[in-house]
Amino acid sequence: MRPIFIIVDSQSVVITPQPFPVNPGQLILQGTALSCIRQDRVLFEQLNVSVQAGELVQIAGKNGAGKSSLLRILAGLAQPDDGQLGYQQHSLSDVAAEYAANLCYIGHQSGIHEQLTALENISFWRAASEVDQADDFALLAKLGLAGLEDIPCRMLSAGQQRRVSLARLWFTRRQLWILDEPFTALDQSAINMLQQHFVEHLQQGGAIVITTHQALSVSFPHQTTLELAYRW
Ligand SMILES: Nc1ncnc2c1ncn2[C@@H]1O[C@H](COP(=O)(O)OP(=O)(O)OP(=O)(O)O)[C@@H](O)[C@H]1O
Repeated sequence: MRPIFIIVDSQSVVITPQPFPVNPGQLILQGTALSCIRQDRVLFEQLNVSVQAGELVQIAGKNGAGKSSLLRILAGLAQPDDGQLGYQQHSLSDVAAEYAANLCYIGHQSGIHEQLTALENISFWRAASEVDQADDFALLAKLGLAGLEDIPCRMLSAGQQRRVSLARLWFTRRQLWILDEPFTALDQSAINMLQQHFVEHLQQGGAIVITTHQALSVSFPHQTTLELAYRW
């Protein structure tokens, strides 16, 4: 089992992920014979999923096929009705804390606090991610939010809020990113920038699982598509 480092302060216990890179092609996450039933409908069964270092896995399928449900299971936020999950060759339940410390999950919801400014949201995530201070103004400018750093996020447009939400991907050290519809509300330039950032993360040994209804405009070196059929 990989070691973890525990930092204790007066308020909290934080498990810091061991920095990667790891070996390209190393198996990170594996789902075997997964089933998911919602409202008496079998969304999927006997489903196998694997994610390797350097790989982008796209979960595709029609509305309601079960993509978000699968992502929540892979993120450890929901239990499969059947099947097993493994993280780096261990049962996920045995290494749940380590897995959570190495995972960045961004769901449908932006996850931002709308009463806080973009700068305050980023500051919060930095504290939770145990990363050093950096130039948050520069990051927000890179994300097209220059001049909007100090207003409450509820006053930003949907696409601008999404950009704030995704800012954490520029400073997280977590290896596995699970992203549900990350391109929603983004304009083409932001989509291109995000996809370029995906490439950099994958080149460093990261791994990404995404759902998107949009075609990916970048050709990723190691890309897999898993199509979920809509089942009645
Ligand atoms: N917690 C839940 N309780 C009951 N039903 C649920 C729950 N979560 C999802 N469902 C149902 O499961 C089905 C699949 O939902 P899911 O969000 O996984 O689909 P999706 O493929 O991500 O769809 P979309 O492309 O529209 O985002 C839907 O019919 C939904 O109503």
